[in-house]
Amino acid sequence: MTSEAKLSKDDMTVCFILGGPGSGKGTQCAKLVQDFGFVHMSAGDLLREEQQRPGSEYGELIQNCIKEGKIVPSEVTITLLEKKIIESDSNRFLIDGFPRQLDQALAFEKEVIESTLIIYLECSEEVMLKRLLKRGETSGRIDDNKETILKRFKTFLELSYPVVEHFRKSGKVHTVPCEDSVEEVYARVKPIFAELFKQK
Ligand SMILES: Nc1ncnc2c1ncn2[C@@H]1O[C@H](COP(=O)(O)OP(=O)(O)O)[C@@H](O)[C@H]1O
Ligand SMILES: O=c1ccn([C@@H]2O[C@H](COP(=O)(O)OP(=O)(O)O)[C@@H](O)[C@H]2O)c(=O)[nH]1
Ligand SMILES: [Mg+2]
Repeated sequence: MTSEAKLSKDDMTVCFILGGPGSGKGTQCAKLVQDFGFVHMSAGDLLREEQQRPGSEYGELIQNCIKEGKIVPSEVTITLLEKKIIESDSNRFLIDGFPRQLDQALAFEKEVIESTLIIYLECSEEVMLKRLLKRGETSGRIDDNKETILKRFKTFLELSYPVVEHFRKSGKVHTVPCEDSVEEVYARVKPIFAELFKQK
């Protein structure tokens, strides 16, 4: 079978870091960057950047989706991620908070590149809510308020969690409980990467 993906898993490694809002995706990615030299791409950060870019045709659409805890149409996010990957000199990428919906997962793997490893950070809504409300005290994010957080939880359960379920069959998913301290969670995440990738 020939693959239509533009990039090959043989030349490049893409890991998806998944988990509900506030599960600690960004925090764990920052630690992996230090130890393993991955390039970290937060889909949410890329969308916020695009939303603020003067002249962006998607600014309003992105802002509305983020405010309502909805998922931005796949083409927008996939285009931003693909551009970053192609522009980068690196061949190791952590994609944080994407794919958030099954069609995005299928499209990205078919058209851009297949993922090598998937981390799912498992966390209760109670803990995520606490973390996000605390983050909201300083983040300035329009979605770190209780009303939007509850909408994000609903979106995660209905649309994003099925992505994790889908990939489970492939054997690529490592589920990591993440309600303990940052260091304790990283002590679970690091060995998964150490087995597959050389440290810096
Ligand atoms: N293991 C942890 N214990 C306590 N707080 C955490 C932990 N991991 C992350 N945080 C904090 O919780 C908030 C959400 O973490 P973040 O990495 O931004 O999550 P995500 O990217 O999944 O939304 C941040 O304020 C972060 O500092
Ligand atoms: O692939 C993505 C990633 C993010 N988002 C939007 O951006 C918001 C914030 O995402 P981010 O990953 O930054 O939030 P986190 O999970 O880290 O709290 C989400 O609620 C969505 O509205 C999206 O539409 N598609
Ligand atoms: Mg994040």
